[in-house]
Amino acid sequence: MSDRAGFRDLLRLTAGHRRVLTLAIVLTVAASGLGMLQPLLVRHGIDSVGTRPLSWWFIAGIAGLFLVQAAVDGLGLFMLERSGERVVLSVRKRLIARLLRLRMPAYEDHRLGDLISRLSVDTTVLRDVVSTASVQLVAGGLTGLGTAVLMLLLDPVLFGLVAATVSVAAVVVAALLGRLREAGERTQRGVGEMAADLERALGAIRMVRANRAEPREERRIGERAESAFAAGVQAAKLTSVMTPAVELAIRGSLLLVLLIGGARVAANATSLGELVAFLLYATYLVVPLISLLQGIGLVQRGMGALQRVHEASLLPVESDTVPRSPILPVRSAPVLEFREVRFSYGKRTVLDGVSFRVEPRTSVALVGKSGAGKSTVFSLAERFYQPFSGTVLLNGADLNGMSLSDCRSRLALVDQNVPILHGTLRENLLYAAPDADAEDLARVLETVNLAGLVAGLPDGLDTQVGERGNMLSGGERQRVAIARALLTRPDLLLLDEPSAHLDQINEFALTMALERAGRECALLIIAHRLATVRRAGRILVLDEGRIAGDGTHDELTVSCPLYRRLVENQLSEDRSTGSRPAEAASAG
Ligand SMILES: Nc1ncnc2c1ncn2[C@@H]1O[C@H](COP(=O)(O)OP(=O)(O)OP(=O)(O)O)[C@@H](O)[C@H]1O
Repeated sequence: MSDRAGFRDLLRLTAGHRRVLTLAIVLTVAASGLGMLQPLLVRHGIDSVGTRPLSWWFIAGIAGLFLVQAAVDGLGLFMLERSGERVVLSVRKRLIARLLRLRMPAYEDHRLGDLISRLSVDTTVLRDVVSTASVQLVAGGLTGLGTAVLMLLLDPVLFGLVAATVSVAAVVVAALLGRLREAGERTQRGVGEMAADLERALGAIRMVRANRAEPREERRIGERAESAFAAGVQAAKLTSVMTPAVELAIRGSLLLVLLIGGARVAANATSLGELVAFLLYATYLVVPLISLLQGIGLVQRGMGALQRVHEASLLPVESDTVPRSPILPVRSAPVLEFREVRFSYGKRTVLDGVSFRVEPRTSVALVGKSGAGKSTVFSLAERFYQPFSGTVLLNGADLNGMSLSDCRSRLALVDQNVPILHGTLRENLLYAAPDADAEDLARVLETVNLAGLVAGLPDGLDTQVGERGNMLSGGERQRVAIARALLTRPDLLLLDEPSAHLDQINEFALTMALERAGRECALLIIAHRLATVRRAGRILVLDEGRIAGDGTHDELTVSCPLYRRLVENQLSEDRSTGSRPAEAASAG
């Protein structure tokens, strides 16, 4: 992105806030203008002191001017800060809406921590650009220009001296700006990578601890912090060359002004008051010029940050062009049907013509080797991905003809990774159906056999479950997730059964929960335990991208060699771990 395009994009950010922003800048500039009046008044005071004494009115006038300047300045700054926050708020809201609706592959291609850092860190830089750089540039520019004009009017010769020295510094600054922008971009990228690595480690903190990997993670994340630090130091080096260059130029010119101006006063070419006023203006010039410089530096950083925010806001989102008109279920149609569905992740074919049906209120188990594509079947039913060819139908209607919201409201998904959110048990249960009443809550808790557990908790449903639900056992988390799913009264519950062996109590509770859930809706279960497979009315065996077997346990044991192998393999594994084979076996 060129500097000009980057600057245009920064300006575009302020659309909708320009009136307030302009007023805020006007107030800040007016405050600087009032400040500039002060040397003129001082000159008047000094020059007139020989003829008559200073009046109280005069002193009160100067004091009043100070107060008004402070008030105007304060108001302007507040409005600027607020505008900066407003701009950032709208950028953040747009980005939040976008990040929650990206297409699934976008989450796989980008690191979550980096996306979060774009939303938090980069937008904060944008706020600084709006609230600080804008006034630094405008007020610095105008005040600098005004001061320069007054200096020129007061004494063109002395002004020429100051202008020549400052121009040398300006050349140094211009030469360093491009590198400052690059360093700014590297800092932002480094912070994003650090956040992504920290998210990776904290998201799997138990695994990190169990593998005693804290020092390794510390080193790895520390390295990211160091590269952000190195880029930050590089930016600091550039700034620390630029700022003193300007300061030096102005202070050097002050010395020259004193020397040459003093000689001109002695030769009666100018008055002492005029020299003092000129000197005051020359010292005042430091502030706007440094402001300008800082503003330019911040804009350079802002362009880097905006680039990152832009990249995130251009990521593809799920398109939901179909109107939200509910499609009436076709009576007697299967609740879910796959017709010759083909799907691949990139070049890798996972489903190669899969066809099956799940009839209403039936329980179907989906089994297959690891990597056979069982979870992919769920992802296509939920429309996380689009099939390459073939059709997925829900209640007899093509998924592509339904709105995403309509389609997902009829399904409930309980993933193997059971996402339980930080918050209370109640918040987790009501997540999909916020309006569900106490009776509904009691019903689903009873269904998943959690009513006893909740009754025993000191805070009942208002108990905090911890980050990712870590205050609950694995089996309890699974049942909370099933309860949450049932609260929406779905037509079909998609459940990825936990492959880890549950203890007997939890296993029994889960089996009961599934049996009761089966009375409310159809179930399609990726089954990992033989007990679940046997209880399902029908079993689908997925292999090599196709349905290799479809029938009951007894039928498949006879007709499907792969099913027999799957069952036998799992049974032998269970014997080696010493658990009860008939109940705890997994076919997945
Ligand atoms: N997002 C993805 N991008 C690329 N490949 C993927 C992705 N998700 C899954 N795969 C691959 O697709 C194949 C099917 O994966 P899937 O998760 O559907 O299998 P599964 O039968 O559910 O496996 P398991 O029983 O081990 O959970 C696997 O080989 C997997 O490596």
